[in-house]
Amino acid sequence: MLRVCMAWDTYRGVFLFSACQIDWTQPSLTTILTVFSIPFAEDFEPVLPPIPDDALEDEEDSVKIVSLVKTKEPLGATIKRDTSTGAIVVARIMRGGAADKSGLIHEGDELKEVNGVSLEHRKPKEILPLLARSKDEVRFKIIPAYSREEMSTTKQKLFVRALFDYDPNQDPSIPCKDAALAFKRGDVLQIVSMEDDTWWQACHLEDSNGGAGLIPSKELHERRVALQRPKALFQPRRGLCVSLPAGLRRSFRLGRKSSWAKEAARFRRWSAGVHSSICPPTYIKVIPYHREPKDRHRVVILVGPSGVGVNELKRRLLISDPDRYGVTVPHTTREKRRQESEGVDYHFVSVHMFEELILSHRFIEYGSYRGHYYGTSLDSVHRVMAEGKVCLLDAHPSKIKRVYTSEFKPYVVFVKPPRIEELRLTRRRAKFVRDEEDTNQVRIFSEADFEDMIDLAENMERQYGHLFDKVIVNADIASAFRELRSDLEKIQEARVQWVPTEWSFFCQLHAIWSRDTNMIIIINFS
Ligand SMILES: Nc1ncnc2c1ncn2[C@@H]1O[C@H](COP(=O)(O)OP(=O)(O)OP(=O)(O)O)[C@@H](O)[C@H]1O
Repeated sequence: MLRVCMAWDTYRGVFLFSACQIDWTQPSLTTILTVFSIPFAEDFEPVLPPIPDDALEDEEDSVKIVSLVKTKEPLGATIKRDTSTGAIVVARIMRGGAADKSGLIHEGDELKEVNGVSLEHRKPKEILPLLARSKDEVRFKIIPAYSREEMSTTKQKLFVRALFDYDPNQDPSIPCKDAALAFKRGDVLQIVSMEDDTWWQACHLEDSNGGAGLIPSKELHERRVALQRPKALFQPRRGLCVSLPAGLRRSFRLGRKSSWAKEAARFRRWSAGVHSSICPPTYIKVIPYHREPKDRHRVVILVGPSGVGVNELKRRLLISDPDRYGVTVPHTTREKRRQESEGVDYHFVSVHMFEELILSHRFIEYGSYRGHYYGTSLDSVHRVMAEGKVCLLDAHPSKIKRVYTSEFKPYVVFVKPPRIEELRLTRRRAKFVRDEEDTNQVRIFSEADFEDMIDLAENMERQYGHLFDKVIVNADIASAFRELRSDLEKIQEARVQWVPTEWSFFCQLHAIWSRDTNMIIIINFS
């Protein structure tokens, strides 16, 4: 059988025809290839001019002549001088720009001539006037670096959520400010090129058809963060080391403030600074989640250093819309007090039952205080969700992993203290009512509390920042609350939300061994 294949040779600007003889009778296919080329005569944009006679002589067969029609659109390429060879090479092709759309110029290509002018011994800045002088078209003589196949393998759709703010105007090492892309923490970006280890190319989600811009690669940002590693990590902390597990939140009741809770919070400060791994937040891979009206609300987890205002914000949310928001009822092994009700203030259970729940991994977090257990169970979260409410949880970030699943799809809000001057100002003049039990009780902060709060917030953000969907700075409480409420309303109403790639399997298969039937039952739920 004779087959004829046609392929476009970008290096020469010609079509290649190959005749292929296949012998089907052999167990292994043998092919005989004959290749011949025909110059392609029809008009295309960009125009491919005839190959000059001398071109192939001096540069062997690797030279390429590319002619681009000049428009108002910038070329979308940057050049640099290769320090070892002195050659002028294409440093970067901006995705979506004229050079990229032409498909004829690639990163690493060596530029030999522009409009017939040799670039030998020229500096990059001397080349710009040559480009500016050309009228209708710019003609490049190029020695290509990559084959087409190599380039196409890297073109995949990848979305990330940025976990830091980036302003190119504040970045002295950006190769070209005009070609950079500014972004804010929380923005979803489409990464269009990761070919360069230092500078990736990306575009904003709403602008994915436009041109791309340069952003620092994950590696570059991590290196930068490592270089400014804060002193706080190496400083011994004040604080009490009590026998409570890391992650135990100060109280399992809304707004409760007791001495055991304060000790637990202090312990968290210590543990968070010592035990957790360092992983500076850069980008997190995300996928779109199309929320259906029947879907349960995402759990909202508020995290922050002790005293920052997590409970105050939670309390305000509950009061503002009790039909929309709900909180979990914790378990405890202590005696019920006169004014307390079962299932409202706590689930009062025996030590035996509590330990059963621990063994069956039913707690998000638990701990003991003055000989009594306290804990927040997964079932209590399910109960709030089943009521059709947004479940508000507060937990230490180290405990988020337990609910960081497609089942709960948590939206994590980090409540951050403002600068210390503002912290002093706002906290000292505040007079907040806690709850019925603590009527008119105002928490008095010392200077050391403020410093601890800021240190702990920095550590939390550094270690767990990759889990945070939103950061709210709690300076003025009214503004912080307004921002939080409007953000939560937005995410609960949005049809498309961006969630971590690790939740991509919304349908999970759970295998349970049934003792009665001696069978494995597969349950599929989303
Ligand atoms: N922005 C603010 N301005 C002034 N006071 C505030 C502000 N935010 C919170 N507070 C007050 O600070 C105190 C601590 O707040 P809250 O109890 O909410 O902190 P928390 O983060 O829950 O800490 P903990 O876990 O230790 O209870 C409360 O008296 C609260 O009213």
